[in-house]
Amino acid sequence: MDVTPDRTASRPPHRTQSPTPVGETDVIVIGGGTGGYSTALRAAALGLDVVLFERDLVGGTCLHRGCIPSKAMLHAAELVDGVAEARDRWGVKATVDGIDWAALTGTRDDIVARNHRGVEAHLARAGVRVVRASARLTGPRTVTAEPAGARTAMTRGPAGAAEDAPAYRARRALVLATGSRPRLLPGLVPDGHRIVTSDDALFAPGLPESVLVLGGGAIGVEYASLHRSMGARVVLVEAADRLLPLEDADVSRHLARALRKRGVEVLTGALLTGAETRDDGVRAVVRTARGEDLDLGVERLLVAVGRTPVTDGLDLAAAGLTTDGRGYVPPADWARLETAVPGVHVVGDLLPPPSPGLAHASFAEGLLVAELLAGGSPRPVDYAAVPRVTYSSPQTAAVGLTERQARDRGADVVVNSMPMTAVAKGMVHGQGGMVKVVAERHGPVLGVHLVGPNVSEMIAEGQLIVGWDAEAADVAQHVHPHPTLSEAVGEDFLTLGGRALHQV
Ligand SMILES: Cc1cc2nc3c(=O)[nH]c(=O)nc-3n(C[C@H](O)[C@H](O)[C@H](O)COP(=O)(O)OP(=O)(O)OC[C@H]3O[C@@H](n4cnc5c(N)ncnc54)[C@H](O)[C@@H]3O)c2cc1C
Ligand SMILES: NC(=O)c1ccc[n+]([C@@H]2O[C@H](COP(=O)([O-])OP(=O)(O)OC[C@H]3O[C@@H](n4cnc5c(N)ncnc54)[C@H](O)[C@@H]3O)[C@@H](O)[C@H]2O)c1
Repeated sequence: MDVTPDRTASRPPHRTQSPTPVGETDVIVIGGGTGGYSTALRAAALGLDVVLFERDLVGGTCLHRGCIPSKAMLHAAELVDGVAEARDRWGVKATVDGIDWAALTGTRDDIVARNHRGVEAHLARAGVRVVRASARLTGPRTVTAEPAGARTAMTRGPAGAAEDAPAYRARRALVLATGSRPRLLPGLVPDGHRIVTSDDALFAPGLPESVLVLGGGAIGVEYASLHRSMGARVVLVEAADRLLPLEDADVSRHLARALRKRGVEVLTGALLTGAETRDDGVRAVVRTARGEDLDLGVERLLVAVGRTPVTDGLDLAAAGLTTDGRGYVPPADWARLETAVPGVHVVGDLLPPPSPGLAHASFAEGLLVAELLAGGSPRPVDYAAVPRVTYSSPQTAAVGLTERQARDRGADVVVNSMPMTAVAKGMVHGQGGMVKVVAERHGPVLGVHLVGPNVSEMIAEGQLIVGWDAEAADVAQHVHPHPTLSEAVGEDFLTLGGRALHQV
């Protein structure tokens, strides 16, 4: 095997063992999604030699099937909605003549491809050795490339040459970052055409004229919103009694109202009791919260009922590891994201809650683990201050505790909410929305909850407020620019700080 030379002089030479050649490295990372590649990049930047196994494409779910393609298309959806607003509110004589699907998906795919090339180039520049194969554990620090069915190659970035199937031993640590895949329900088998998941919903040749979206979490809400903007009839079915059941109840209420106003049929507390695929679509039966059975004919059924961790083919047992009852690999030490097997760390969607299954959390986890492995003392990830955003129309964005969670913890809670339209810029946008702040009386702000246009960009302020344990009166000292939507946040804090301006 032609092994790429090591970068550090102190590194022992590669050894060859019969029958499998074994290379030595400081850190092995399995999985090149946002969790894995961020670990690899930071560890390499800190001088560690890193081997990264990826069996598909670096960038993982977020770049190729998740955050980026979906947000690209949601941006296009916003433009479509903007045409309607221009016509209906502003007298602009505009209409949507149609969607050039090839152009739309071409722009999306170009954004994904450019990002992908960027990640490849970063890894190459950092000197991370990428093994393009499925990894299987052979011990707590040893990994082999699975030859069967895998396109096995080892490169230093996009221009690297193919190599033999390698095996590696990590001197310092093994990092598991194998991510997640869509959770499936018994009897609802995706065929990529009539019954789909987020893996294929946006990659079919066009969007359907009607869709039943099963699951009102982030994916369900975003995809329902997207399909509706593009003109589809959308039925959104959520088993819990509200959309985004993990968010503040006021966020769910505002969101459901706004989606209904846009023509989405929102059914909460509802269950899919039957689904039959036909030539022209899917015949679905939904039992509503009132116990009625709705017989629905739709072109497509999109299953968005959560995600499940990926560990297949890894052979965790070989490293002395097991999954929890839900398939996650839990850390024994959350501050170090280290399992009960010393030197084996986990990042990203493979972690159970409170890790939230979000790309930006996986970046933070990757940085943390890399810095620990390089001998640093990074602060643990503050999961309570990780923002959560839904890029639907309207958007939702939140950080910290919901009102219910704050009260359940026995805090002496004060709450103030105000509509986004209480400020002039909110009226300009004309999309409604709200700001809600949950704080401890005479104590820190516990949660900030936003619904409305652009709130994905506005939550950064809330994350500093919650992350830094700021008090409402302190925040109220800070002047917000006028006229902006962020003024609604400023005004909410003015009220909570006892200095209400327009909210009297
Ligand atoms: C539709 C959708 C939209 C989303 N939107 C957002 C969003 O807007 N914002 C946000 O923060 N999050 C979003 N997410 C969540 C985000 O995508 C995930 O939290 C993130 O991708 C998790 O990263 P990861 O590195 O843990 O796993 P993944 O990205 O899943 O990467 C794991 C990688 O490991 C590889 N792998 C697995 N097993 C092996 C093996 N044995 N050997 C070698 N390689 C292996 C896989 O091929 C994969 O590339 C979205 C998810 C979806 C599905
Ligand atoms: N904007 C973002 O940050 C973003 C966008 C998309 C996905 N993600 C992440 O991806 C992951 C997966 O998202 P998701 O929306 O699939 O999962 P989720 O767990 O957030 O939501 C799934 C929803 O489906 C509902 N559900 C479960 N079983 C059901 C059934 N049989 N019938 C009807 N409803 C049912 C649940 O009550 C829940 O509300 C999450 O971690 C999410 O945070 C994030």
